[in-house]
Amino acid sequence: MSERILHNPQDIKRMLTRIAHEILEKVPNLEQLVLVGIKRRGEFLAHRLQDLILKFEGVKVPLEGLDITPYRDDIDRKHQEAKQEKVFTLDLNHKTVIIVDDVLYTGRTIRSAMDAIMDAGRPDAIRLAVMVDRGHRELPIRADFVGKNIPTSHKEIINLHLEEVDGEDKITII
Ligand SMILES: O=P(O)(O)OC[C@H]1O[C@H](OP(=O)(O)OP(=O)(O)O)[C@H](O)[C@@H]1O
Ligand SMILES: O=c1cc[nH]c(=O)[nH]1
Repeated sequence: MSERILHNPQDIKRMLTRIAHEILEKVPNLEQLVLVGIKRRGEFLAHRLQDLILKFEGVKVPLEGLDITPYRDDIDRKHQEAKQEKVFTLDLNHKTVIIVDDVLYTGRTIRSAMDAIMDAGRPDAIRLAVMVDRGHRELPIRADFVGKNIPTSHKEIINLHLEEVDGEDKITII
């Protein structure tokens, strides 16, 4: 199967810039804001949003990377026991937590992330920012901030490549 490029580095930069502005519009009190990036690429995207917010507002908002593995719904109990370990060092109580991820598909990753966040505290609100929403949700989850809606078939795969991980920025479909 061949891989086709849908978006280039410039597109990705524009999407992130727009999302950063939208976040600032929706959450004007930056003391309230916490970014949680889903490892791995979501964490790098969250760092880019953090840099943009710093550039626009002069405030470095707190950020934490989250590995959702112990919270997945398709792993056995032995792995689930890892849940007992503290996953967040930041205080999430009374914050507006923005989960950041690359692709939103079934919604199961985000369900796991919300479980991890709720285990760690009681935020005032949890919001979701994704670069690509490709549809096919299996849970009642939607994104508040979306880079691009890309309608797909079940058979297709969307990949967000990032310079930090993959050497270049691009969004592809296979
Ligand atoms: O909405 P969902 O159906 O949960 O799919 C979205 C998730 O799938 C991908 O992660 P994946 O588990 O493929 O791991 P990867 O990021 O290491 O590729 C992607 O990074 C999202 O986190
Ligand atoms: O197409 C998909 C589905 C889930 N996660 C991805 O990164 N791409």
